[in-house]
Amino acid sequence: MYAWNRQRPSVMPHHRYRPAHERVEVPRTGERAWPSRRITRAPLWVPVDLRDGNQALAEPMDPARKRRLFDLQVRMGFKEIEVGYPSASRLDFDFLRELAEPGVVPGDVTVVAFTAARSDLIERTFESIRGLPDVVVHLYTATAPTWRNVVLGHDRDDLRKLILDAAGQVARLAEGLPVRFEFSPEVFNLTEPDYVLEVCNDLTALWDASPDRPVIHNLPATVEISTPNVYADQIEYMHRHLDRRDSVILSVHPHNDRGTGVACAELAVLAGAQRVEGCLFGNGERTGNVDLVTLALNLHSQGVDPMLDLSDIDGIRRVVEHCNRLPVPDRHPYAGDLVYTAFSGTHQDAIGKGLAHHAARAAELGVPPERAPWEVPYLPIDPADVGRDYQAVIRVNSQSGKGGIAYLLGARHGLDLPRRLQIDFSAVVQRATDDSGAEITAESLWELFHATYIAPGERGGFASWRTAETAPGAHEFEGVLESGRVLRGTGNGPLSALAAALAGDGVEVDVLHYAEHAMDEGTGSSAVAYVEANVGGVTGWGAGQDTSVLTASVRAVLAAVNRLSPSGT
Ligand SMILES: CC(=O)SCCNC(=O)CCNC(=O)[C@H](O)C(C)(C)COP(=O)(O)OP(=O)(O)OC[C@H]1O[C@@H](n2cnc3c(N)ncnc32)[C@H](O)[C@@H]1OP(=O)(O)O
Ligand SMILES: CC(C)C(=O)C(=O)O
Repeated sequence: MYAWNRQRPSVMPHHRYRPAHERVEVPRTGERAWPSRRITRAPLWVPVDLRDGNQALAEPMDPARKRRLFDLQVRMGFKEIEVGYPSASRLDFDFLRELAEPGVVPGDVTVVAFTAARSDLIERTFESIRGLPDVVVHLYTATAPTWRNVVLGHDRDDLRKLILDAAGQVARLAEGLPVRFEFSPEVFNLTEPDYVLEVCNDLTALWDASPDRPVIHNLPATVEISTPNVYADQIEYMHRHLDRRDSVILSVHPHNDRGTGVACAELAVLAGAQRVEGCLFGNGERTGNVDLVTLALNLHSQGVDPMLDLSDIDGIRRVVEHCNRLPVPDRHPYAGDLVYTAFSGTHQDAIGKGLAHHAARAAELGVPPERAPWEVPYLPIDPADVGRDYQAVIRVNSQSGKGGIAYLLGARHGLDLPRRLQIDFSAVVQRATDDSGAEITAESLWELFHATYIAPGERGGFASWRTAETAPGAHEFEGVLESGRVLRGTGNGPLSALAAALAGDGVEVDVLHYAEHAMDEGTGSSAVAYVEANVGGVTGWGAGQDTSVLTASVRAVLAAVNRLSPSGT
């Protein structure tokens, strides 16, 4: 019997932890709806980089960086933006005052100001939002048992009262102001569902939510503790049981402690969430808030309008990296430097064929390539959609094959190598990359190709040569060797005449395959010719380049002879 599982018990103390389902039991009422749903429209995205993201930075943003990130988020199309915790720091307070200046916040953008459920902090929050035309005041308190017992020192009833008192104060201060309300039961995902539901429903009533002035209940996975399906069950439970459902915007706020923040957000949307809070590229406490860029581009890749402009992903990334002083990793979905790049041979081959197929399909449909349906293997979206070009799509190292090498020589140097030459050159490249262990650039590939097939060694050759068509189908070749000796031959074409001349000098050449093409478009363009020849019993390739096709062809034959015959011409 095959011993398929040879793993040994770990020495690590996993028994210290309890599974999430033992800590929070989600009451089940009826069949789950979320597993069979599909996301067909974007939720309302709310970036919290200027608050949750900012509080997680070693060096919080200065006013200039905050403003730069806010302006970027407006340009990207966000319509609700959490801008800070104004009662916590002067900087955030002043930032809200700056935003209250006329014309700074566009008319269709709402700012969100965050506060803990503490009287002095709430007062200060309302001072900070004076004059803003449209604000959400976002009140939070942790509700999970460990936080109630260990951090806040309140039982369920005390804490409920504390929250309702704070919410009442918020309502009083908001009277007559253009303010809507948001409540976050921090650590919702570790809170008893019946308790959090009761608190949320109390607030819906206290704030007198209506379809015209809905409240936001934002249900955070403050610390991600379970597989995403558990979070989805928790959200669906709330979605089904919240009072005045048409007057509540159900929002989620996943973190990424288990690396599944994106999955949690997506399943939560299937389960009834209408609004998602997160950060650009997933900055935020510990492992980060859910990444809004990934979420939006996941929708884009499914044919759903993400309702955000991500067409210049590198420009967005530069601003975010500047503001956070944190790099976006090379493998970050959609935005990392390497995410549209293939090094491996079979992937490159498939991408090269896919891109050629895509170009042909676009031409067939009569649409520009950037409008044609996208089905290129290994590339979930067209890099051009996010402002990337194809230059970095294929890069060559020791893992690469002929497809990638041919693609790079084609895309960057205008060469269209015959298939057998691709195979031949691939072995040359493999030796070079195995020896160096490094990537080889398109420029170095061209140099290697040139040195191998176009100018292989310094073995002498013709000082001058000419061909003539002496009669229809009768060609003559005459070449003067560097030694001064003259070789002559005749044949039914210039290359067979050249072969006859070389045979007269004791070099037997049989041209097995010949191909040529222009290297770029327009007059004065260069031609390249490829010749596979058998020279004295050895078969191989040579190539020639010139503005004249005939000269390129003769050079290709001579290059093959130089490579394959011990004495050359
Ligand atoms: C999940 C989240 O991201 S929540 C947001 C967290 N963000 C931040 O903390 C960033 C900004 N915070 C701050 O600048 C400060 O914490 C302040 C100004 C808000 C408060 O500062 P301090 O008064 O010095 O309190 P401290 O920072 O030690 O916070 C702990 C206190 O807040 C209380 N607290 C925590 N959450 C809440 C809440 N939602 N409502 C009321 N009180 C709360 C704790 O019980 C504790 O009170 P205690 O000192 O009486 O035991
Ligand atoms: C308080 C909420 C919104 C939060 O930041 C969290 O739980 O992570």
